Amino acid sequence: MASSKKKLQGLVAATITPMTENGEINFSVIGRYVDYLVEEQGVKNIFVNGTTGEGLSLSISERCQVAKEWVTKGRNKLDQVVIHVGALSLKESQELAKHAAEIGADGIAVIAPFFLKPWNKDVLINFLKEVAAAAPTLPFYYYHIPALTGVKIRAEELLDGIQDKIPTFQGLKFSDTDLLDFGQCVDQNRQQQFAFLFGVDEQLLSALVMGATGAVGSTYNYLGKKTNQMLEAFEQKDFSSALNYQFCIQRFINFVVKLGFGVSQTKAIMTLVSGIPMGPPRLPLQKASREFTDNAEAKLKSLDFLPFTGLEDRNLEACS
Ligand SMILES: CC(=O)N[C@@H]([C@@H](O)[C@H](O)[C@H](O)CO)[C@@H](O)CC(=O)C(=O)O
Repeated sequence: MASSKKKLQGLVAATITPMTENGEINFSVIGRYVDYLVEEQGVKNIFVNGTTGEGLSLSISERCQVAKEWVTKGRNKLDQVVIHVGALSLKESQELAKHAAEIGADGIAVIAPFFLKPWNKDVLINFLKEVAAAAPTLPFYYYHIPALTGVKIRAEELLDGIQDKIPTFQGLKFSDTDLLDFGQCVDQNRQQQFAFLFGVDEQLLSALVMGATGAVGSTYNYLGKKTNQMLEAFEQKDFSSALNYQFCIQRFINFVVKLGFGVSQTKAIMTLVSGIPMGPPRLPLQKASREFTDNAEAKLKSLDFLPFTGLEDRNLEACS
């Protein structure tokens, strides 16, 4: 059985994997990165080797080393470290799950295999069950991200009776905009104490209304503080302030989405905001352009997400 750890809730940063200019993993900045998340962003949970972390572009050995480094540097600083162990090969996924347990991670998450795909719920459950069984002491999360995996099995369907098949099942990371599916996951599992972690940062407030217990996302690396203010306002039932915070976050995300936004751009923004070099992404991704970085920087300043340096930057649309 999974250990009776505290439920995963609040913000979870989907960590970036820092790299050097020649494409190797830059382990040397991970300690600083942990401190930045905790001290500057108020984020104490992380999700390692996921989409943002380019987990599927790393070798198995690299994934193990990255996971170990985060667990080691996060000890006594972070609340929970969840490792994404999804892979196309069941054997590799099991190896990663086992490794996560050995290094003392707090949970594992798995996406649906996306090349030879499970064609129905039972097949997907069978795959997840075999991975979960490789780490029987760790809480298990299903990572639903249909736009990237192409596996469109509804999460609501998957969750029906899941704990009978996967006793360590502890929650769902839902990276999709289908709030009907998300709402039904919450509604139909009220007794289960699952963690319902939403993964579309620009829509988090809607998901909170729908019953999300937390959120995993890329923007919590650098907008964690602002998003925590939204969570607090929501908690206090100050919905007008919560909406202001969400709109403010949306203004930034909307701006970068129009320029073209993904993992490469997340790396560039995090470098700008934190001052910690995240480096380029690994192929097939391309480094964010200079033009993107300049535009993102100006927008961050105008919203007061970055201190402004000159009068020309003076913020006109800052969110309080
Ligand atoms: C497709 C994608 O990368 N989605 C992000 C979001 O945080 C996303 O960057 C954000 O909502 C902005 O669109 C996360 O759901 C991904 C994530 O949690 C991960 O890195 O595993």
